[in-house]
Amino acid sequence: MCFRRKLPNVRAVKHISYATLQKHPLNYLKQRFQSNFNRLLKKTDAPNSSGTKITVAGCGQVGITICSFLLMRNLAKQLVIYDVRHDWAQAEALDLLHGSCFINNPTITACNDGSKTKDSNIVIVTVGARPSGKDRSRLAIVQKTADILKSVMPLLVKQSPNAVFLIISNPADIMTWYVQKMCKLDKFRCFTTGCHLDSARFRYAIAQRMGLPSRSVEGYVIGEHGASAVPVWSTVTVAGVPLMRVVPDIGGSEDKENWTDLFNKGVTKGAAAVSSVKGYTNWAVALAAVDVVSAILNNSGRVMSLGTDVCGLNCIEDHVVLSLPCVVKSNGITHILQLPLTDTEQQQLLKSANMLLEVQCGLKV
Ligand SMILES: NC(=O)C1=CN([C@@H]2O[C@H](COP(=O)(O)OP(=O)(O)OC[C@H]3O[C@@H](n4cnc5c(N)ncnc54)[C@H](O)[C@@H]3O)[C@@H](O)[C@H]2O)C=CC1
Ligand SMILES: CC(=O)C(=O)O
Repeated sequence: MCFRRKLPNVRAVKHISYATLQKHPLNYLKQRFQSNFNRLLKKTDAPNSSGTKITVAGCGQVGITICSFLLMRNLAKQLVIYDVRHDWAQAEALDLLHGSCFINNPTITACNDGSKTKDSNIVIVTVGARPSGKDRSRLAIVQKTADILKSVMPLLVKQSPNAVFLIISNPADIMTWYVQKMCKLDKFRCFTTGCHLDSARFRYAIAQRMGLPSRSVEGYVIGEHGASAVPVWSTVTVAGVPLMRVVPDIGGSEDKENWTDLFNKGVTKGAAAVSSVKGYTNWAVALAAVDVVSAILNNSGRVMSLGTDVCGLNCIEDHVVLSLPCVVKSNGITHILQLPLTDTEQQQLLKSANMLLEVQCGLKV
């Protein structure tokens, strides 16, 4: 093999004897490469821009799906996975890192003590219990998730006091109220994806009935992310045409096409249709969460149905968290829209608020 003979200037290389080189030509290449590389990489005084740092707390099904979408959409330059199961979080981080060459060279780390989450721009919270049982009620796990958040949130807030906090853990509205209160976080930078997901399911259900893609349908669901969510039929447009012009009594008692049934099956029972088989839902919520992150990072001003404290809006007089259309920019929510609701919609919203208030009052904090 003529490999050794091809080596240039062999004797000029210090630190390596000719004998060693003859034995290990790869050592030569390594030394040579490193010195050339160091010569090429001259450190400059330019500030080192580390890019957006996002912490995902909880690396169960929802958390890890969010991580993968964040990376695929190139939204996080630094991603920290926080979970009480340290080995698991580390293994998930390593699995993602193994695919680094297919994404944009992010830094991905894992921890179980919050240290690595320091100075995150956005913290996405998915730690908690899952709804189970026949009705898969989100409200049934309220105390369990609150107890977990009590041990986790102060630490995360202390590490990243200026972050935007996006709460996913269920029941998401009450957990957001609890975190806002416990950690004294501003309602504009601590909120939940809330009915952004319900609105997506709503658009999908309507689009399916019409034989159109979801993106041809606009419309909001407001109120609780759960059983008392309110479809705002007056906001629904299909290809720009208000659905109410075509079906004037849509969602009402005279609605012969039974759109309320479509809402119940597709939205309020939408999650259960998936989780009664899989045991959980993960894809749609992760897409919704990452859509919110993208709206924040792009300072987009997009309007999304997100959950935050709505005291003083739409006749709600108590501090409850529920979803209304919100304008999203880089610091979080900048405006909350008061929708002109029909009497039925307004009553349904107040019912949703009262129900959440009742559960909030029963929470042992
Ligand atoms: N808001 C929404 O639209 C949706 C909310 N969810 C909720 O998201 C949450 C997560 O769901 P999954 O990922 O399916 O659950 P999961 O059980 O797969 O994951 C939960 C993770 O939290 C971690 N965890 C538990 N206690 C912890 C602690 N003290 N400190 C740090 N980590 C801890 C667990 O180790 C686990 O990795 C649930 O509350 C679920 O109901 C799920 C789907 C939609
Ligand atoms: C579990 C849940 O909250 C959802 O998929 O909507």
